Amino acid sequence: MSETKELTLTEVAAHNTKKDLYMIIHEKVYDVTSFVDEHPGGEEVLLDVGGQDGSEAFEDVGHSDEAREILDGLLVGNVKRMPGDPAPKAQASTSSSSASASSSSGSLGVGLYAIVLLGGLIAYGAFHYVNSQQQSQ
Ligand code: HEM
Repeated sequence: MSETKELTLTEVAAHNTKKDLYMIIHEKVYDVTSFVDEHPGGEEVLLDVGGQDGSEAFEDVGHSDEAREILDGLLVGNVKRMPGDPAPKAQASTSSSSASASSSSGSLGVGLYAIVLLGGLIAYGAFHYVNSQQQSQ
């Protein structure tokens, strides 16, 4: 393909039948019409996201590299986002999850220190308690 086509969400959404099925995965538009009958996961799941952004559904399954190679062969072009269009699914979820992951790992680190410290203090106290009990006998 020499030139890259650009399709708006509305244009992609028009291709939502089994005989004419487009899908967006990671901001690229794919024509999956020829693949519907061959999909090992069945046609139903593809029709579900037909004309829409299937990035999340595609990644949730954990498709193989082979599946990604098939995608390459079905490429139609890029998504043209218009003002007011919803944000890309996969990118939005990655950025928010990485942000929450980094902040939660920070607080987990502090919590972990507190638990280790508390465990040490309890062990120390128990050791002394057992010692004093033995001495008093
Ligand atoms: C055009 C996009 C897609 C392509 C090229 C594709 C391709 C494939 C391929 C080659 C497999 C076999 C296992 C593997 O190699 O990973 C597979 C399995 C599967 N796919 Fe997709 N897939 C696409 C989209 C989707 C979507 C949107 C869903 C939605 C949930 C989906 C659901 C599944 C499931 C559930 C399986 C597992 C089937 C099984 O092992 O029983 N796929 N797909």
